[in-house]
Amino acid sequence: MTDQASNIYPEAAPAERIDGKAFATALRADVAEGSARFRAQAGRQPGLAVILVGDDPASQVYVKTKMRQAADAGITSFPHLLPGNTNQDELLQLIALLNGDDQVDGILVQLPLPAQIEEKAVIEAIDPAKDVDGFHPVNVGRLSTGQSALVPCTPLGCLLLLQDRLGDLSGKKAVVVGRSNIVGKPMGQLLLNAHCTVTTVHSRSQDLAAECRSADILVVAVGRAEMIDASYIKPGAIVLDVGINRIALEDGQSRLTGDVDFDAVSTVAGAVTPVPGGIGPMTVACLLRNTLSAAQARTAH
Ligand SMILES: Nc1nc2c(c(=O)[nH]1)N[C@@H](CN(C=O)c1ccc(C(=O)N[C@@H](CCC(=O)O)C(=O)O)cc1)CN2
Repeated sequence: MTDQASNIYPEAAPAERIDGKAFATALRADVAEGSARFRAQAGRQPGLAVILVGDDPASQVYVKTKMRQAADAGITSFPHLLPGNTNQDELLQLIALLNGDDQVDGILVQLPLPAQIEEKAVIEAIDPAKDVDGFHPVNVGRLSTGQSALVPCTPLGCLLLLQDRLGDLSGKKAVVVGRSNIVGKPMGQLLLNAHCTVTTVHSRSQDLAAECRSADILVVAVGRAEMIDASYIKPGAIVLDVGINRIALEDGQSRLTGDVDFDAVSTVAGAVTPVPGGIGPMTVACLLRNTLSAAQARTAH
């Protein structure tokens, strides 16, 4: 961050910190109520199969959190913790079994997968009705044609936070920074479906800062620590930071930070999500929400 960037609107009030953690806690409580109603009707809890291949430390933490919060929300987890040398056929066989298991409403395969397994083949093997990550091409297609779909959890969490603050998003200018299949593309689609005017920018876009400065809503998912400073922000904009970057400190410790320079951006924006405590907790809460939705949809048929 440059001095110029941090002082471009010196008189502005600091931005509100959007508490994604608190919102996620409330959302999980809603899911727990829905799960209790589902259990009363279906005679069983919603079920979530959780597959982790290998021992990536961050993935282990995320999977543990998902299973703990699932239990708290009245969702039964079926863990499948597989060794790092699992091959693709073994994983596909497991998914075929889970597709046919009536106790399983949702199948989550934690990403990234080890190099010997092709992510696309795995995602496409999941029954779209159990695809609680919303990554299967059937769900991607349904989202992009405005049909009901299981929607990727991180962008869904962003949308819920935006609708909570703004209500109707119609006509808002939204800029999404990043074009990944997991966040950037579905985020753009969700905002378009909510009647925003949407621009997606990425590493080859020209004058990224100027594009971002046109945004009432800025969603950043680029994976570059604190790349977005105050010079990218329209005064009063709502900024959602999807990045999770671990930065090594001189004392050998590390700290988590987002793709947004929170302090600098807070001098210009109207509201900003922090990292940690912003979008990350919403991702897990939305996974549970999707699992309940999948369970309800499967029993309705
Ligand atoms: N199958 C999937 N794999 C991955 C997804 C996904 O949505 N589906 N997203 C990410 C990882 N992820 C969930 O899986 C995830 C990332 C971060 C958080 C979170 O709550 N982060 C905390 C900070 C955690 C920390 O201290 O390290 C926060 O932001 O407050 C939750 C879930 C990739 N893989």
